[in-house]
Amino acid sequence: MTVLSLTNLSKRFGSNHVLDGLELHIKKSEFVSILGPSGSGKSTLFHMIGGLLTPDEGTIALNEEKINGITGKISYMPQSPSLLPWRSILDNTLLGQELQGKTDESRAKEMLKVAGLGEYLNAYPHELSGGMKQRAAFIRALLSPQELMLLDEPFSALDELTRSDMQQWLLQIWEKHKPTILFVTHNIEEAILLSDRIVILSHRPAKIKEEVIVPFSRPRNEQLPLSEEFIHFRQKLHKLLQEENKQS
Ligand SMILES: Nc1ncnc2c1ncn2[C@@H]1O[C@H](COP(=O)(O)OP(=O)(O)OP(=O)(O)O)[C@@H](O)[C@H]1O
Repeated sequence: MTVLSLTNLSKRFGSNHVLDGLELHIKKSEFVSILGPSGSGKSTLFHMIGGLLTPDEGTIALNEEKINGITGKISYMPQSPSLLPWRSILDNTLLGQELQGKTDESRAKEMLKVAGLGEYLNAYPHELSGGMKQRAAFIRALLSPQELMLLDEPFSALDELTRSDMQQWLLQIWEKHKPTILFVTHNIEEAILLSDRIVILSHRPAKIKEEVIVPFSRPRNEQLPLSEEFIHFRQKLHKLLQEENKQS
């Protein structure tokens, strides 16, 4: 079943033609990553799916309902965890549900415990490390009732080891709950490790240059990037991206 359909999407900012006839369809429980040169329009695309920007042309449909310019339909997790400093960790994770009028505190507590945050339910964001804050923000997104999650470089501000821990954590969470995820990253290895499918954007005005199915079975673990097949696949994607970077 297709959850998100982007059909013939185009966007300009004045004379800056950012997206040109972009076409992408995402199925339920699919994990799709977007890789693209800097400035190719990845955040613009997310802002359009989230309804903060409207496309000049084309349609954004969620479960076949057109949502161009409509906010509140998807759950969005930005680069920084954006937790509210005056709310406890538990109350932060309930925020997405509160906005929709119905909270499930026991489920939130359970998920926070599984995420290693059981002792921090009543703590405030400043008491947590970067990785812990990201986990709390991710749980908030996961608990929100929206079916589609957009994750915009959620691990880019984390150090290498925390990032690796978070990737493993996200893999486990995804295996368990199978949310539909659209993920933006600059990190090829991360995209391969996490995704079912990777979409490579061209330089501006961006369209989809290539879509590749990730050929590695699940569950995946931190050993996978060390395999020869993984390294070959990474090199192939690296080459595709390099071609676009040269032109941008
Ligand atoms: N609100 C806006 N008004 C005018 N121009 C914008 C706006 N938002 C983005 N742009 C322009 O659109 C282009 C794409 O920007 P965007 O941030 O979407 O790219 P990106 O692929 O997310 O970049 P990066 O990989 O560096 O995060 C850039 O040229 C940017 O300057």
